[in-house]
Formats: sequence, structure tokens, C-alpha cells
Amino acid sequence: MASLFTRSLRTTCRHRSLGFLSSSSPTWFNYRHCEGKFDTSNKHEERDTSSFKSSKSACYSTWYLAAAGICSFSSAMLLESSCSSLEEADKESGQIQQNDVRTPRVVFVLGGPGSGKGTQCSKIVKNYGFTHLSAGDLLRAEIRSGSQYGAMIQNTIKEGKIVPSEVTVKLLQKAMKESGNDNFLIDGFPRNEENRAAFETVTGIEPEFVIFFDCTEEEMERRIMNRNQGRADDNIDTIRKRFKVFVESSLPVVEFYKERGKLQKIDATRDIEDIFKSLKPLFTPFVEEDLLRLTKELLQCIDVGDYAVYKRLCDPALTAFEPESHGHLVEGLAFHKFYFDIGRMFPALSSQSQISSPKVTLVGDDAALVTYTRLRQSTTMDGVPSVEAFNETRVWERKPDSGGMLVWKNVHFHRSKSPRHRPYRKAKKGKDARKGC
Ligand SMILES: Nc1ncnc2c1ncn2[C@@H]1O[C@H](COP(=O)(O)OP(=O)(O)O)[C@@H](O)[C@H]1O
Ligand SMILES: Nc1ccn([C@H]2C[C@H](O)[C@@H](COP(=O)(O)OP(=O)(O)O)O2)c(=O)n1
Repeated sequence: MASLFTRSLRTTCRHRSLGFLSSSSPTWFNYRHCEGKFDTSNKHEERDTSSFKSSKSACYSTWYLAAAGICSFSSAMLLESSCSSLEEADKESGQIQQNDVRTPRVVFVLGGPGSGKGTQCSKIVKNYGFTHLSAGDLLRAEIRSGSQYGAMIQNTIKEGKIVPSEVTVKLLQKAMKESGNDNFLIDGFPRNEENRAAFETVTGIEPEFVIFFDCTEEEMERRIMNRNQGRADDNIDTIRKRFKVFVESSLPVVEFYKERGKLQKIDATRDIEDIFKSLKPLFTPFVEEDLLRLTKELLQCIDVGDYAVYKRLCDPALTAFEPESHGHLVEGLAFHKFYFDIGRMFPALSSQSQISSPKVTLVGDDAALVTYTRLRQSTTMDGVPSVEAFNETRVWERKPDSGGMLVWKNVHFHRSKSPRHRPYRKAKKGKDARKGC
């Protein structure tokens, strides 16, 4: 963190070169994510974004956007006004925008009625930060809302049949927009070929994989009869009809994904914890990806001097060993904030970092080590380019945020010293020359 002293963080110079990354860029980012009210008519932003992409630094720019989460799917969706009913959603169909940097992750969860889809989904949500969208719950909520589709949905469900895809896809689309997330567990969908094709056509999204809870009818029937949620369709007549519809309409969808190598079949007759254990490895790669993305975002906010993002990503009790602490363990954020603060005094300097040879090691469910070499390019006060290479280890821990959601926080880091390399400067004799690599 302390090399911020020389690299001086975010610079006016970069603000200018990256156009829309003005001094208010963090606000821009937060605005989209927290309030979702960004004005799409903002010409300044549109113009600057396009020139940014076409610039020489497009590579870095794209990386920056991804790292900062600026172009996430949820942001794109939040750009659109949220609609309060399905009727309003009608007017907006097909408007989920997939931005180019980060596509949403969608996992479909299939299985017969009572196979335990909802039960496992709530465990996945708690552990992996997905938004759970149950097609059945959305349809039941639509009935309760008194919408024009209510009676039709109610009758269809009572008959154990499948509601037309047009309605279900719109409800899903609306819920996705409103979630502010870009990781979705979609439960009880697609239930037939029509559902599958409609979702893909309207959203353009393909699932990462599809979980299929394989359970016997006897066991499913037993579970539903004990479910006690007062559902109109949880009676023996409707249950039998639902089983029939499942075999005829939903199993072909399961087969479709099996042929495409996307199916994860789970023996759902076991007990709840056993089933969850076999689901965990499916989500581990997402956790690793997210940790790497968070680490990049952290380095990026250091480079650009965005303390607000740094504070969001780090635990207030962050500990660190870094060359600047001279072998002492630094505790808390004040030591690091100092460098962000003085960064503002050196607006002519700029820097950017890249991660090389990253390795993510999960330690149980709630802790992880991310190790890598960080290559940091910067310019000195006299405009000379320089490259440093640090070996860094960051310890991340998953902790509840103020709203009780589990989020990853950087709780400790360790950074090595770096030999300084100045590619455009003749090596001096003596001490400096030995430092260069
Ligand atoms: N593995 C399991 N073993 C026993 N009961 C279960 C299991 N999974 C879920 N249940 C119970 O069975 C009922 C149906 O589960 P649910 O998650 O609602 O199924 P689905 O969403 O597939 O219809 C619930 O009452 C739930 O508590
Ligand atoms: N994609 C979907 C999902 C559910 N439905 C309707 C028809 C289903 O029988 C009911 C209940 O579905 P839900 O997934 O909540 O419950 P079960 O898995 O059947 O226990 O909703 C639908 O029409 N289309």
C-alpha cells in the first residue's frame, strides 16, 4: 500500500486521459450500483466511454471497467427504470442489456416438485451470494398482486400445468433487473422447451450449468405432503398431475442440457446437508473468480486513488506487513489512507497494476488466500516510466455486512520489496544500478 507514496495513486492526468473517469468516477460507480438512477441520456458519459474504448489503452480500460465492476450486468440492468408490475414489464420486454465486460451468471435448478430445489437454493444464496429466483414464487406473487394475468396463472397452476413462457420470462426478467445482482439461481425454470427457448431468445443468456435434483416420486410426494405451506397445488390430485407434466415436459429439458454437457445431476434422495456438500464444488470456481476480480478491483482502486472503494473492500481491522512498515505489523486503515490523501497532492503521477501468476487457495468456506506478483507501471515526478514487481499475499475473509449479507473483505496482506526498473533511463553506476532489474 505504501508505495502509493511514490506512485501517487489516481491522477488528474489519468482522469483526463480516461475521460469519464473524472474525479467523480467513484460516485458514478456507486450511483449505478446503489441507486440505479443513472441518467442514460448523459452524453458526456456516452461519448467518453466510446472514445475510451477506442483508445490505445483499450485493453487496460476494459480491465479497469471489469475490475471496478463499472460495466457489470447489474449496472446495465439498473440503467433501465424498474417497473412495478408485469403490465409495465410488458412495455420493456427484451431490454435486459448485457454489457460486454461481465455477463451475468445464471444457474438453472431443475427437479420434480418437492425434490428440494428451494431448500438447497436458500443454502446456495447464503453461501455464494446468488440471487434466488423461483419461477413458482414469482407466479404466486403475481397472482397475489391482482394483476390481469392472476386468474390465468392460478388456474394453470391448479391444473398442474405450465404457465405460458411469455408471462414467466417477463417476471424473471423484471426480478433480475430489480435484484442489483448479476449471479442468479433460477429455480423451477425452464420447465419445458418453450420456457427454455423463450428465455434464451429474450435475454440472450445461457446458463453456466444446470443442476438437476434427481428424486423418486414416492419421496417427492412424501415431502410435499409434509410441506405445509398452504399451497393450493400441494394436494394429492394436483401433485400427480405435476409429476406427469414433469416427466413429459421437464425431463426433455434436462436431457437437452445433458447432451450439451451442462447438466449436474444430484442424488436428491439424501439428507439436506449431504446434498449441499455435493453442490459446493460446483460453486467453488465462481468463488475463485470473484476473489481474483475483487483483488484486481482493489489494486485498481489503489492505482487510481479511490479510497471509498478501498474502504469497501478492506476490513477496518486490516493488518499488513509491507516494506514501508519496516517489519512492523500495521493495523487498521489509517496507515494506508495516508497514502491516498497525499496522492491528491501529486496529480501529475499515474500508475497501473497487473497481476501475474495468481493463485487462489480457499481455506474452508469463509477464508481464502490470493497470491500473485503485482507488476506496477508508474511515472516518477520527472516523468520517467518505472516498473515494480511485488509479491503479494492477500487474505480474504467472508463476513456479514451491515445488512447481514456475507461479503468478502481483505483482512490481511503481505507485500515484498520490489527492485525498481526504469526502462527508458540509462543505468547509473553504483547503488541505483544494482537496484534495477
Ligand atoms: N433432502 C431432503 N430431505 C428431506 N426433506 C427435504 C429435503 N429437501 C427438502 N425437504 C423438504 O421437502 C419439502 C419440499 O422441499 P422444497 O425445497 O420446497 O422442494 P421444491 O422447491 O423442489 O418443490 C420441504 O418441506 C422441505 O423442507
Ligand atoms: N417455469 C415454471 C415454474 C412453475 N410454474 C407453475 C407450475 C408449477 O406446478 C407451479 C409451482 O412450481 P414451483 O416450482 O413453485 O413448485 P414445485 O417445484 O412444483 O413444487 O408453478 C410454471 O408454470 N412455470
